[in-house]
Amino acid sequence: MADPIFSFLLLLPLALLLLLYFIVRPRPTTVPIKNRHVFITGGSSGIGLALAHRAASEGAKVSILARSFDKLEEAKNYILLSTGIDVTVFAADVRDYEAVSKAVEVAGPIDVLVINQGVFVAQELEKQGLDEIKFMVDVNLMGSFNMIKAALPRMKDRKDHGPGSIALMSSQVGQVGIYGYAAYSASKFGLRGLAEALQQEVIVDDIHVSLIFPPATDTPGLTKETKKRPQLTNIITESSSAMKAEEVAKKALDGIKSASFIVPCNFEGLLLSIATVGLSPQRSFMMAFVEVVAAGIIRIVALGFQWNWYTSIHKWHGQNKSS
Ligand SMILES: NC(=O)C1=CN([C@@H]2O[C@H](COP(=O)(O)OP(=O)(O)OC[C@H]3O[C@@H](n4cnc5c(N)ncnc54)[C@H](OP(=O)(O)O)[C@@H]3O)[C@@H](O)[C@H]2O)C=CC1
Ligand SMILES: CCCCCCCCCCCCCCCC(=O)[C@@H](N)CO
Repeated sequence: MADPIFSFLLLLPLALLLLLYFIVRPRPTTVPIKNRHVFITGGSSGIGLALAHRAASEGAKVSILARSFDKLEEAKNYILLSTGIDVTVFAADVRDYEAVSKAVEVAGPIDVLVINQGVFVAQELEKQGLDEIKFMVDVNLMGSFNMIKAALPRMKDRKDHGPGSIALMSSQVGQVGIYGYAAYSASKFGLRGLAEALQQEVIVDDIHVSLIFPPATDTPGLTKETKKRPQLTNIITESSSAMKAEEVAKKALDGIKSASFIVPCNFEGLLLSIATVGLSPQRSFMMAFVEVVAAGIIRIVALGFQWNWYTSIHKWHGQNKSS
């Protein structure tokens, strides 16, 4: 019965699992939330607001930062009414380094920094003005640098305070470029390079970086964006339905607490994350196993998506010859 081929086929995955168990880095860890200071940018609306609400409900001390003081007050009252917990608000623009430095100084040492602010306007690059392109890169990418530069020194100084986290809100279009998102996508892909490099720099400070990749999510920001979108952006993205901000917030917070580097938010997002994993760190040997085993087949699925998208583009241009 000891068929050598059978034993080999059984031993191969076991040997792979064992190998991955020993080599995955950084090592798995957890980031507690309860009684800790969670600072969320863009925390007055949409995903950021849902995150603030959830973190407060889980016993964190929460600070939120955004530009509009009125929206911050509204968010503060909403969280107070529904949880009885008071969050601290900071009115500042992430593009203004002096302003965010001051806010971070007043807020006190941060345990979990969630950089979630973001702006998005979908448009063909040829039609999008440089002002709009710069706006997205400045808020989404440069704003994230400003926040990290302002908060990191004090985060590193927190002695004996346990593991910290820096989480960045990317997007599925920070994993794959999609028609209409040249500028936005570039700003979100930029976060990935930032995150991969930063994780190597702060691992010895017990700070753990998470990159969150939500699909389209029902938020005030999305409602505004969908009013003005290229038709092809709609056609290409219509197959994936929008998640609720609360669902994304739960996935994001779970990802942060488990110190996951890549944090997908739904099943399609999981496939996309495996397809685009590249050289990102992976703490879970089980997920590493899935990545290795699924790589080939998921590439075929990805090529199927591209086939579908390019077919739609050519078909649309065929029907709209004048444009
Ligand atoms: N909704 C979606 O479909 C998806 C969103 N995302 C990302 O998730 C994040 C949140 O998006 P969402 O909840 O939809 O956005 P919303 O537009 O609903 O909220 C954006 C938040 O960011 C704040 N903000 C915007 N610009 C600045 C700035 N310059 N300085 C400080 N705060 C700022 C806003 O407040 P104020 O205007 O007062 O400054 C608000 O609190 C973004 O990074 C977005 O790119 C990713 C994938 C999908
Ligand atoms: C194996 C391969 C699986 C591939 C699945 C690909 C699905 C891609 C759909 C992309 C949808 C874009 C949502 C984010 C938009 C966003 O960030 C908002 N801010 C703007 O709407």
